[in-house]
Amino acid sequence: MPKPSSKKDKQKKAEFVSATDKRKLRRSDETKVIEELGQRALELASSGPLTGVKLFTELPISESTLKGLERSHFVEMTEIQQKALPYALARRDVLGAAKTGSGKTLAFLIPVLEGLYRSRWTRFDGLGALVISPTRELAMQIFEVLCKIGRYHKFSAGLIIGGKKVDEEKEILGKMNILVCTPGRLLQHMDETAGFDCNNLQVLVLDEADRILDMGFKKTMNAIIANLPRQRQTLLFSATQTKSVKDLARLSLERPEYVGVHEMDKFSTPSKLSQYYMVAELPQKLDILFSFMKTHVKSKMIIFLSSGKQVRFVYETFCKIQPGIPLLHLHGKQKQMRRVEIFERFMKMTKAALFCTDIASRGLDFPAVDWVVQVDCPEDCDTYLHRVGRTARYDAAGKGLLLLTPGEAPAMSKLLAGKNIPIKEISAKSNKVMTVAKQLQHFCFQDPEIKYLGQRAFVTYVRSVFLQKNKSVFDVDSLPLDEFAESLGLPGAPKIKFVKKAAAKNKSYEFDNLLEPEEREGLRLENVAEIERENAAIDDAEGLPQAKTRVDKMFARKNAGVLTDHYQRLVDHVSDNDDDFITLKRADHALSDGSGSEDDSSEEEEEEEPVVKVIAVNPDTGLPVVIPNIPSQEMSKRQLRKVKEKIIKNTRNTKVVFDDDGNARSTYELMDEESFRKQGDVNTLVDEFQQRNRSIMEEIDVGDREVARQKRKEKRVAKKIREREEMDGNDEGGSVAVLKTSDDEDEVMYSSSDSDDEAAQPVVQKRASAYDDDSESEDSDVDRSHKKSRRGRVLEVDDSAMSLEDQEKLALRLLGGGD
Ligand SMILES: Nc1ncnc2c1ncn2[C@@H]1O[C@H](COP(=O)(O)OP(=O)(O)OP(=O)(O)O)[C@@H](O)[C@H]1O
Repeated sequence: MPKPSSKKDKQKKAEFVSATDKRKLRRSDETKVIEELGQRALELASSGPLTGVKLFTELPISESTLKGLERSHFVEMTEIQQKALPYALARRDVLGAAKTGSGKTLAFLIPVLEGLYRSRWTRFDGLGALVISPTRELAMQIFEVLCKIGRYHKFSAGLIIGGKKVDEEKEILGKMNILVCTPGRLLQHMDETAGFDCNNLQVLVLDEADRILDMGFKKTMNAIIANLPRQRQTLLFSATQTKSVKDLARLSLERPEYVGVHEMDKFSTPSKLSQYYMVAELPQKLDILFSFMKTHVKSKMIIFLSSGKQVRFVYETFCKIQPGIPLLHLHGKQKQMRRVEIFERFMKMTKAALFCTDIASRGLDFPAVDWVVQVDCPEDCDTYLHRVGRTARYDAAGKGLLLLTPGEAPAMSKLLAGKNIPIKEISAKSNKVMTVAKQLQHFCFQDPEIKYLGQRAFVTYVRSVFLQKNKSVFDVDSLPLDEFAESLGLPGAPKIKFVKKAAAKNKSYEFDNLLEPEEREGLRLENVAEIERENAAIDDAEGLPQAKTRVDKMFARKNAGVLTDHYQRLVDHVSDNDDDFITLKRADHALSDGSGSEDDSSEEEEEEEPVVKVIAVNPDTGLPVVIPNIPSQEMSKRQLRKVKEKIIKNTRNTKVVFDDDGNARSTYELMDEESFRKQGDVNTLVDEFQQRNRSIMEEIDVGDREVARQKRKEKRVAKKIREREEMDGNDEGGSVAVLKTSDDEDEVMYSSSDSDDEAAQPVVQKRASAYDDDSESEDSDVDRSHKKSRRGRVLEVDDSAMSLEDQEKLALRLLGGGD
């Protein structure tokens, strides 16, 4: 029987009931509030864009969001917020465009929070909103704002960007309601993380939408979108919004609302932004930059250059010259931790100069930037707008300076004027311009790393100009290359014949305009690949001494070793992951070692050379040992004999039999069927036998692969030694063998007496010291010979490729018997 409840129990029960009622009541209140908010948002959206409403409190948003906004001191709405929020809060798809620094971030973050709030999203509902940004820094910044204004909500939010441990992210991913991410890492998780489910997604936001939807992210974005439910709200924001129907169709937007707030404005840049451009010859740009910095030491400025290598070169050298202002640099090749550190440091600084690539051009909200200096011309007006938009944000003032070469100025200024960008021409006072070329020359001489960096900066700049689409602005042929190289402190302009070659190739693409943008991009990428190969060729040529004067000789001598080291690095790290433009995906060039022993065939091809297989028997296991593949071409009969002798010497006499295929096997006693069956189940025995043999073969295979790897390594080392010897030889005024390609018409340059018949014969000539005064033409000849070999022509002369002794040593080492 149940015990009669005591007075105390009754009281407790009553309290419990009233608490439940209260909760119910609260819940129904909340339901009412949520419904009301939704209703008001719809009404607001249907009555069109707001004009009179100025404060966030006048919006139909939750108390939690309001409190978050208040705590972050956001009280009045900006224009884009006033106009976009009613639609976004009514869960409509929105395409928002407004000037840089006009507050677009809140225009999409508030609807994200409110959308989930109104759906009563809990942590059990999984991922409700995705915010995608093109760069890690921007994603970090958005995440920070989200945390600030969303602090009174109970949603979980995560930041998923590259450069962090994937496994750690995987663990927390399934628990997140809101994710701020970059496209690459998001897709990686979609592919790899089992518990990552986007099927419930309510809101998708693309910040800097035009960038995220452009060619660079196209494949990734298509794959991401394929993983998202079609039923969702999509918000796209950018200062330069995409209107491409194709792009938008990819996102399957539903009757999107286009909110462009500053389109009717006279100018497309913030009103408090003063913009100037200065025409400067390419070789004077660094002088002007340095002088500008010297005269603005109390400012905070961002300086844009067109490649990471330029950023590094200018940063490294200016740190030495010291313009009198703290210097920082930011580019895509830096480690994530470093990037974050620099980003945060620059945020806090009041006087500093940040050298950067376009990685920092979009969305970043550094406080109180006084100047944005664009040393290299932006690729188009949109890029200009985003870069210059790093200053004059919200209601602050700022200034922009753009340096244009005389070739770029007329067309670029016209383009900017056409986009309603008010920009004035100014000129530098000639008596205030200081020259830095001498100091740079000194640094290049002192430090080969700086020289190397300078060379790479030179090449990447020229290449970036060459790759620009707008040829009315960018004309690579008009660049004063020698003077430019000199202004960087380099002893001479690195060879850039690839430009002409690729340009010639490009001629066949004159039907360019008939192509779809995608196809055109494909062709452009092809050219990039071609140029990358050519760039590898430049490194190759850079490795050769090109001395003309006494100073040049010193340069070359001092830096020779380093360049060779660098070359080795290129060969060793063929997939060095640089900026897209700069990446040397594969160093498939071969720096001629003077012996001509190598053509530029890839390593895979080398493995397919005809081989001599030597079979021996391992005395311990009684099993055949496959001696590593030994290229027959490299072995004389005498060497082969030696190898065989060594094998025989190392092999104890063991009786072997040969199977049907002629392979040696250890002998074994044949068993009769009965005793065989006694050993166990036949099938199991067969399986075990097969398994045993499989693992033996696998073991052998591993050994073979290791030996092949060793062989490749040996080859590289041998080549490097020869190359160094060649260089040393040059240093001492020695001579170097120059090889001739069999089908090279230019070869006449080497040997004027060559007849056609002779041209088919191997010819070895001696080249005088690279430092002789008349060595110039011969240097270029050497370059040519390298180029030819890179084009896949077969070098016929090989008798100095490797001495007999070298080859023997190598073979013995391959067999594990050499020292
Ligand atoms: N309502 C507001 N009241 C006060 N400050 C605001 C408001 N909205 C945004 N801001 C401030 O304005 C600055 C620029 O905002 P935000 O970064 O969102 O601009 P944006 O339009 O996204 O710029 P970009 O086009 O460069 O990405 C930020 O510092 C932000 O804190």
